Amino acid sequence: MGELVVVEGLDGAGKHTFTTELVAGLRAHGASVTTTAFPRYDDDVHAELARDALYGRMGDLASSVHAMAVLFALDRRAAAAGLRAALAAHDVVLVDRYVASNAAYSAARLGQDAGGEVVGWVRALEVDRFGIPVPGHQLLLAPPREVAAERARSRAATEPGRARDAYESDDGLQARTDAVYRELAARSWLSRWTVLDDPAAAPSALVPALLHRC
Ligand SMILES: Nc1ncnc2c1ncn2[C@@H]1O[C@H](COP(=O)(O)OP(=O)(O)OP(=O)(O)O)[C@@H](O)[C@H]1O
Ligand SMILES: Cc1cn([C@H]2C[C@H](O)[C@@H](COP(=O)(O)O)O2)c(=O)[nH]c1=O
Repeated sequence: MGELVVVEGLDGAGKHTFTTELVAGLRAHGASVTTTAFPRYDDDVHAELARDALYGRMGDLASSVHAMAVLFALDRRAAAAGLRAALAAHDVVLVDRYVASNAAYSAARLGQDAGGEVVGWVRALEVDRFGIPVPGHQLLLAPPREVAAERARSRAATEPGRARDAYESDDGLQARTDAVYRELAARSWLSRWTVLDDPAAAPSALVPALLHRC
């Protein structure tokens, strides 16, 4: 049985870049690795609707914190059987964003902390009710907020079709989400966590620790 390893962090934290390098590092050490990213915009209708909402194309849907969280959760529910099959076939299943994204962003939107009601609600919905696989290890990619924000801004300016969405352009939300993520990590929410707050941290440095567990 493989280990479900999750990469979490703010918009622009560098999760996609980090995940790609970590996959290469794990494979170079002989591990069998598969990877996926949530939201699965191209594969799941709930994720597609969430994206439309984040870009203001779904009326007042995005104004409901719980409605947005349910869409993201339904995307993971639909992916759960595939994740279980991947865990049976690989040493590591590496996922870019997972259930902690729902917990952190929902709590931040509601002005709650990691001990607040909505974090418990997300866990009850996704883990207890939908039965999604529980992460074995969560990595919080946490460069200084200004670094993540600048990356998201410059990506929006240079990559066609990558304009910042409602969450990415809300600096206050990003700041509160950063705080909730750090608290989730400190509380070992759902799994052990490793916080990576050096923006120059090399993903390959994590390989021995991750493979030790396989
Ligand atoms: N370590 C790094 N140093 C410099 N630039 C980086 C680094 N990591 C990522 N970037 C750049 O920052 C931008 C955002 O990176 P990336 O897409 O990996 O972030 P992300 O966390 O997956 O973002 P999002 O969740 O918003 O999709 C990209 O343009 C990427 O090339
Ligand atoms: C998976 C997931 C995501 N979110 C939030 C986080 C981001 O601001 C947006 C879109 O994600 P992307 O990585 O920028 O494409 O949605 C969330 O609130 N809950 C989730 O489960």
